[in-house]
Amino acid sequence: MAILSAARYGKDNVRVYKVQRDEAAGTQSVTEMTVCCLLEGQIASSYTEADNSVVVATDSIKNTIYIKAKEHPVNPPELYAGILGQHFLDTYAHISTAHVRIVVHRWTRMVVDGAPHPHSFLRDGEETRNVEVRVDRAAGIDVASSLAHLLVLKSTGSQFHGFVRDEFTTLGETWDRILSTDIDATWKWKNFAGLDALKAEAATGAFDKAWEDARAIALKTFAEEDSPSVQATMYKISEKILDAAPGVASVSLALPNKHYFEIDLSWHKGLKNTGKDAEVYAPQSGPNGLIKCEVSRS
Ligand SMILES: O=c1[nH]c(=O)c2[nH]c(=O)[nH]c2[nH]1
Repeated sequence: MAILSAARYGKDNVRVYKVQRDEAAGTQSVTEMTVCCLLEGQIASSYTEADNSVVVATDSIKNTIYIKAKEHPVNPPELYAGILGQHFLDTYAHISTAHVRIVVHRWTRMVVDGAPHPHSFLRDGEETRNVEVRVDRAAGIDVASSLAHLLVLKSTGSQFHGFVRDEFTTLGETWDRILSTDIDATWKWKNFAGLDALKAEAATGAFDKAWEDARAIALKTFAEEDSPSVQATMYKISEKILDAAPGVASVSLALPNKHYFEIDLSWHKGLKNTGKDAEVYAPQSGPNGLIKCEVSRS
């Protein structure tokens, strides 16, 4: 005997672009995002009995993503995701939960001859701003905001020593190393009772501020701290993000340690390229350390 123990479905990779025209100022602003929207509810019979009467077609879910983007602001993405998710609960009595994930891609306004250009933008990196929103009839709205793919490197100001040394250890201790990582930071908001509570939070500007603060804190702490380890630095970053955002319940970070290995070139005319003389390094694609943490309010 088999049972359907979990099911959700919807549309993934829906690419959406929206322009906002400020006629008075003569400027335009753009948002490009990739949306995934999955539904849960009384849909079991569509799997077990081929009963399509409970299926809102994924094509209609895609259409709804476009229509809600036209009817409502798409910024902040937390609000748009909440509005979209709530729509499915309000419209279909048998749908109990909507999961909306949005990845916002960077289009940064160009500066031309020292002035912000009114309608031209550039993709300045693969960093994204993301949200994962769960809208549920019983449990209200849960929001996890994040930033990802923020690639950083510092050429000094990082150490790693005092770690376990045993018969498995070859890594030397270092008081000066390169540190590079791809910052992936998530901040989970305290639960919202419903869409009105989410709208009220959005109206304070808290979602945009938390994203700006998280990004600035991560960069400043990474740059300024003489890092004893990835673990210690990421805890500091998480603590500071939590302090900056009162509506946030917990912060998680996932940091790959992107290694740069010294190269011994002494075999060539006695070239000195290790320790204090190291200048040419070999960046590694893998294996890499992967260090994660979640920091919550005590
Ligand atoms: O900051 C670090 N943390 C580790 O746990 C670790 N392990 C390792 O080999 N290098 C590093 N660096």
